[in-house]
Amino acid sequence: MEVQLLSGEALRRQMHNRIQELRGNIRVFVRTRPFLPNDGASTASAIDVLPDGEALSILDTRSPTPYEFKFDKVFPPSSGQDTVFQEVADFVQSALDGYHVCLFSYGQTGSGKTHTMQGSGNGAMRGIIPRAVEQILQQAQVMQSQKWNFTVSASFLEIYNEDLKDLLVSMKGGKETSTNPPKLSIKRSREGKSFVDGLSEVMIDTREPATGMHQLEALMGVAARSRSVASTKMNSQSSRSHSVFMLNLHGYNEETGAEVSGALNLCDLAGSERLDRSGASSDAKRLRETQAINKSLSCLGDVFNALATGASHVPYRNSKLTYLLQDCLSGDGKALMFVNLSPTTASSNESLCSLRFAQRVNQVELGKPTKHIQYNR
Ligand SMILES: Nc1ncnc2c1ncn2[C@@H]1O[C@H](COP(=O)(O)OP(=O)(O)OP(=O)(O)O)[C@@H](O)[C@H]1O
Repeated sequence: MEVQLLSGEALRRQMHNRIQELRGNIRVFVRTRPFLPNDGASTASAIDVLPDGEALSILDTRSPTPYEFKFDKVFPPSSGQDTVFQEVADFVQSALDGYHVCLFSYGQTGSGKTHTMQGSGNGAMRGIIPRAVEQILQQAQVMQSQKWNFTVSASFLEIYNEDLKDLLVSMKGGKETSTNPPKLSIKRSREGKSFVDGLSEVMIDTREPATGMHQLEALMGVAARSRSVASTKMNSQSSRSHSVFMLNLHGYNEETGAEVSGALNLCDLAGSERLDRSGASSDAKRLRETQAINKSLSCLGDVFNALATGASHVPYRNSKLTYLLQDCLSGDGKALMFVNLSPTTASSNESLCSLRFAQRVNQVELGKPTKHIQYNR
């Protein structure tokens, strides 16, 4: 029965990943947030999600007819955090199966990127990060009965003005201290993988999911305190940096000797709005921040363009963000992009820019992803 169980599990993994490959390894999901009290008096939405849940139309003040876009999935404002997570759960599962997976949220300030990625509280408003960690810990526990032992470690970093900052540096040695973060650099390992030299890795307990989730909560609190936030006209808690939450997973099967190593990167990108709208052009510090954000987002666009056109050179090294995510974007991994939109007509021009960016991403075909599994016996 144990042999049957093991081969059944192997078949499940195979089928699961075949389905993922057929769907394409870069997927684009769009999420429109509901109206918020400070959106102004008008609640007429510029965005209409079409009934099939895969297309939307958007009205822009500069055009008499709406523009239509089609993506892998479009979530209307009524979609809750659980509905969104159900659609990405398969992707998260791939990391346990030994793939390098990356999810990122793209969109203007205040469009719901952090809400989608992190969410808030301990209940229904939790976003993808806590739900993904919970799924991984629960699954790792289930797989113990099939002789799999998993180790899971978390890192959390921020890219601000093209500098990397370790958000968990104060947890080194198990306790939170007020250490000044050293500057970090991205290196390539001998196996050709990107890694951040000197980045803190916090081990997550995989034997008991509840303990692991407490550890996650603690480290998210530490990271939140370290994040540099500044205010803009559009969002007083706006994050002017990209944040990348990284989980590294390593599994060893006592019975078969197989080893898997996967990674899950969850990136909350900085706001994509242009200079004039963020009010940043009058302030030198903010101007520099916005230029750095725009440069790295346009480098991300260049990477997708190069991938979409099958260019022989893909400019991963032009920004820290793309260099860091190279393994997930290079055909070796799987990527999913969330485009977050605000429903207001005042934002429709920014929304249109985000959708055009996403449309280019949707045209990218990554090659067949590589599963990092090794059989030792
Ligand atoms: N789907 C949603 N349902 C309910 N509230 C939402 C939703 N999406 C976003 N919000 C709320 O909208 C506000 C702005 O969202 P959020 O902070 O996630 O934006 P953001 O895109 O991350 O902005 P920034 O670029 O400044 O980080 C928050 O108060 C958030 O709780």
